[in-house]
Amino acid sequence: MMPRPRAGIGLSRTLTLRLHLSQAQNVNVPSTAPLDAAVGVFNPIHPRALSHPPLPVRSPSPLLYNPRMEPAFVSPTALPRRPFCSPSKSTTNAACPRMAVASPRIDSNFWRLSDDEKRRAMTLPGQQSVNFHAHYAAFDNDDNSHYQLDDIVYRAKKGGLLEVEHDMEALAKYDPSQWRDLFDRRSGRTVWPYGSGVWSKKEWVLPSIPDEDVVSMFEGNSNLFWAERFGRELDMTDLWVKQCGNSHTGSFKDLGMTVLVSQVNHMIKKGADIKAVGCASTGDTSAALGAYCAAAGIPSIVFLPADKISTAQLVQPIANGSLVLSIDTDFDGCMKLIQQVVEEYPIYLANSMNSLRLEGQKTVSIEIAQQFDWNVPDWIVVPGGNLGNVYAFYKGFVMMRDLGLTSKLPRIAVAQAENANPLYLSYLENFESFEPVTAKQTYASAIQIGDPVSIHRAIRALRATDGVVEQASEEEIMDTAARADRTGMFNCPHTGVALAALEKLRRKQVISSDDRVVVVSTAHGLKFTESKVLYHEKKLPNCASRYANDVIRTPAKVGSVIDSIRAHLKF
Ligand SMILES: Cc1ncc(COP(=O)(O)O)c(C=O)c1O
Ligand SMILES: N[C@@H](CCOP(=O)(O)O)C(=O)O
Repeated sequence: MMPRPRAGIGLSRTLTLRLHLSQAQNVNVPSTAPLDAAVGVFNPIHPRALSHPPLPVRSPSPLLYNPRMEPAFVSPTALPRRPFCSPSKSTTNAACPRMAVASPRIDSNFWRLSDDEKRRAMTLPGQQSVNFHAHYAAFDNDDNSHYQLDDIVYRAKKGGLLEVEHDMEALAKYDPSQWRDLFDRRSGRTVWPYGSGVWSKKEWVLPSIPDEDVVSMFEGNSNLFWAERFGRELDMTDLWVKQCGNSHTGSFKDLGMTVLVSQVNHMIKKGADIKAVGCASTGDTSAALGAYCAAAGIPSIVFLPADKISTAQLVQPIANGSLVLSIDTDFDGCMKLIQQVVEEYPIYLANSMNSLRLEGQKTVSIEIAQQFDWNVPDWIVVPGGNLGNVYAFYKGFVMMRDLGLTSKLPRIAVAQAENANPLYLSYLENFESFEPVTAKQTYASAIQIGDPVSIHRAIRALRATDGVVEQASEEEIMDTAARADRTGMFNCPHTGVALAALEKLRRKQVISSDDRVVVVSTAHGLKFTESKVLYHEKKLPNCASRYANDVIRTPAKVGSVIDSIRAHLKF
């Protein structure tokens, strides 16, 4: 059943390039910047943003809000040890009084404060007496098992996945405005660890970890690129690209890995028997794992499908001292192997099957809302592979809404490569069935995944947000990435998948011209220069390279140089 329409760079130089360009740029706000300036950098105000008044506050539409589909952490039965306190009702609920004291005011005089005062400004009033707490609970509604975050456990009693469940009653003791102020106050600061985009939301992520156990590289706070020109090409007025690849290891994986490695660091300090942290990877999880473990001094092991990841990705864990295993299988094969290994040996699993990862990744949603002055976009378009990220995003939006910081959920569109499209195939069947596929080779190599671990998480997120799934062919992926590059981006092929899906959804009128849309760019283009170079050299098989821009080799004579310029500019 069909878904309802809802709505010549010389290649010889490539290797040298690859080795130079393996790490992407950080975009931190300068530590000395006053608060207002920090928020200004983080949340650029430009004419387009100003022309958008805040969205009207309305209660969640019954279409969007299906309690059966909510994650366990908002289910009244899922918190057996505490009376559940619905955040939306908490102002009238005597069981969870809001903390009445105003948040400490800080302004552009932040730099004048003593270190103690700065630390105090990073907390909520009376916070010491509130026990923010989280534990693991089963993802499936028919499984009541739950575990401590210090337990080494990846699956619930009945075999389904786990998720981190927060004590919403404790979080709801604070007003939405207090949370918003706190998050705004912290982002971009150097008071450890709160300046990180992830750790600025610490109470919502991993509340109990001591600050000194956190392993952070100032991840998050990534740029929200106003795609004005590309948007115009798609007849869109409000298109944005969240640049999650502008991060320490060049992908969104840093956001989850800081949480996971911090928790491992904490557990090891408390005496846990963990000899190393391991993952299966298509190249980005492994890069993040290698870097965060190296920063913490913890051994790491990465299982990589042989010859299926980019050189830049490969050299990252090598440089960071991981044990790098290149295995003659695909990602799905590596994923099976790592699950067997962590069952038997004291190696801690770092893939997104481990729900700790999603706690960091969900902060992207919070950051997006924050960058729009706490408004939620109409659509989020995200490339999907192992499918943890789409659920993480959903979880972040649900948490903000349930704690009253925002008033709606966005619709979510997952974009897949046609060559690795198991979720798309299931979507065509209204998610009534799911069959893993053998993923074929794709330029979007990091999502060459046929048996996604988080399939049920993704389906829940899509159902609850009236979401859609779209796919893109190899030529569409490369052409769209290159076309968008011409408007100032530098896209990885996975972002190309998302942009190509966006274009198709626009053509089908599923996404409207004036919808506010955020496309999630998941990795930095500099990690994927091989396919980009070949595209511009017009050497990709079955690809016309419509937006190729090859190098023009020119003799060192002014006449030749001028001829080249005239030919190019046509004068
Ligand atoms: C660059 C990039 N984009 C997108 C994805 C898809 O994310 P997820 O596996 O969470 O669906 C991955 C990894 O799978 C990735 O590395
Ligand atoms: N693209 C991923 C695939 C594994 O995803 P994970 O989020 O489950 O770790 C990678 O880079 O390895």
